[in-house]
Order: sequence, then C-alpha cells, then structure tokens
Amino acid sequence: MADLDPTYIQAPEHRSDANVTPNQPEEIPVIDLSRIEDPKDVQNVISEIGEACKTWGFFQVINHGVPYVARTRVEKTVKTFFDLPVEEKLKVKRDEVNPVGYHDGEHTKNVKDWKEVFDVYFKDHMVIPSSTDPEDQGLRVVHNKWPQFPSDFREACEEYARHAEKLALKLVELISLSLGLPKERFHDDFKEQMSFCRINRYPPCPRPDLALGVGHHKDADVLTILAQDEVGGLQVSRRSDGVWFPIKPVPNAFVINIGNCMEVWTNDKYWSAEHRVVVNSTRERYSIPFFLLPSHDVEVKPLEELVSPENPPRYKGYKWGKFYVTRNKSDFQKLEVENIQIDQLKVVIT
Ligand SMILES: O=C(O)CCC(=O)C(=O)O
Ligand SMILES: [Fe+2]
Repeated sequence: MADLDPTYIQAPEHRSDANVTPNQPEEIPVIDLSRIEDPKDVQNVISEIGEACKTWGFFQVINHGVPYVARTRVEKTVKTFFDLPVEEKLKVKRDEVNPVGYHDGEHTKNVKDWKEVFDVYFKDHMVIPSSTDPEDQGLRVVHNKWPQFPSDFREACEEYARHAEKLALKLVELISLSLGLPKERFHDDFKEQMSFCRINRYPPCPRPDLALGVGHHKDADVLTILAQDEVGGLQVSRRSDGVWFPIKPVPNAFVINIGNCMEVWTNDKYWSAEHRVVVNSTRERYSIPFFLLPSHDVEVKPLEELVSPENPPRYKGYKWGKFYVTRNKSDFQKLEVENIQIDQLKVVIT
C-alpha cells in the first residue's frame, strides 16, 4: 500500500468511509433560477430557496445567468497555470502578510488538505484589518498576485469573479425575501466586501481512505457560489443527523451554500452545513468557490427583525474583519488549538 505523509492523515471518525449511508435517495435541491422571471412562479422559487437553506444549507442552481463562456474560460486558464512546474507556481506564493496567490499547504482544522489552491481577491485592492490584535483598529490595503503565464489568467479570473458576485448578490436578495425581509436588507453589508475566489486543484491521492481534499468545515462567509467540475467528491453533512451526502455534479450548475454570517444573521434559522471533499486515486478535480464576504466593519449578529422574546439571540455579535483574520491564521500552520469557530460565540440559552 502506498505511503502517505502523516500530516495528511485524518482521525478515523473524519475519514471518507465514516458516517456515510450508501444509496440514499435523498437529493439536494436543484433550482432553476430562470423561473424568477415568471410572476406566477417567483414566489415558489423564493420558498424553495428558503426551505433548502433551512434543511440542507445547500442547493444547486441552473439557468443562473453566469455566461458559460466565462466559466469555461477560467476553468481552462487555471488548469494551464496549475500544470506549470512547481517552481513557477511558487513565484506567486501566498504569505501571511498578503494572503492571496498560490498555496499548497493549507490546513483545515489542523490536518493538511490534499490540494493546491490559488486565491484571488474580488477587487484588486481590498481593505482588511491590519492585524489580529483586537486593540489594533488599523486597516491595510492588499493586492492580488498575478502569474505572468498564462497571459489571460488575470482577465479570466476578474471576469468570472464579476459574474459570480452578481449571482451571489442576487441570491442574497432572494434569501432576504424568503425571510420576509425587504430584498435590499443586506445591501449595506457589502459596500467594502472582502469577497474572494479560490481555485482548488485536488491531485489524485494514493490513499483517499486516509486523506481528504478539504476536511470537514463550515464556510465563514455569507454564502458560497461553487463551480465544480464533473469528477465529484464534495459532500454535505445532513442537518438532521450528520450523515454525509454527495453533491452530484450537474453540468453548468453552481452549488450554493450558506455560510456562518447568514446562519448568525438568521439566528440559526438557516443552516451553514459542514462539508468536505473526498479525493480519489485516479483523477484530478477542480473547483472554484466564490466566497461572498461582508465589509470588514460589519457587526455580524442576529437580525433584530428575526429575534423575539421567544426566540432570543443565540450569538454574541462579532466584528467581521477581526473574526476573519483570526480564523485564517491557522491556514498557514498547524496550531496547538483549533482556530476560532462561530460556535464559540454562541450564547448559552437556558
Ligand atoms: O471543492 C469543493 O467542492 C469545495 C471546497 C470548499 O469547501 C472550500 O474551498 O471551502
Ligand atoms: Fe467550504
């Protein structure tokens, strides 16, 4: 049997064969977004989105308005980049000061992921907190790193990110309506959004039984728009019992998942599901998530409209930017403790 570097080995309860029930008929909803143009159907779509956010925290969308050519262009271009020799890729290596670019040693919950990534900020200059020290209120502007080759890498990524952001904000409006709130309810939260795109490449793995492409985690963002290729491997943990379900690749669909911010804003009505990526021994896999992040100064706490004496706030509020930079510290190194998670901000309700 092939050897595996021990830093990749998951604990037995987190390996790909744990807590999986084969041949489950239950499917994560696939929603046709073109139906919102039909005044007779739009309300049904909003209800279906609300239901999916509650029961799964995941759904897929088709006929979403993102041009097929923009998606296929970025998919092709990033593959050309990842096929370069590693010395070339390391020229645009990410570091702790400017956490964008290429990286091949990411950890999720202190176990190394079987993947390489390239991160691109949504805008070429992004305002983020300057340090993880809560006393330090400073901000800094960070910039993208772009490889010289392939020459259209930057243009393809920027074009794709613009489309993904548009879809993400549209979905936030629909989610807002599904909560009985005005569709503009969250508009102000994205004025200086810290959103970014990540390109994930999962190489074939000699021991898919021991390692994972991404270990189990919840996304910290508002919502994620994910383009996955046809290989498959993404799994979601069902809210009701934690059993893992595959998110089957649907051609030209996007997988949408709710992140921590939306879960906190809705006081747990909507669910930010644990998910993970299983790898395989023969095929590489690509995925491109767009993480919709609020502005650094947004206070994330349960919305006043959604709490009441019967449904008191379940979370202490947190300043988005500080939370985010603190949480991401452990992406670069194995820390002695698990990085901060929103559950640590839960209020104990008696
Ligand atoms: O590759 C995937 O399908 C999901 C990746 C993911 O969950 C992440 O990057 O946060
Ligand atoms: Fe994720």
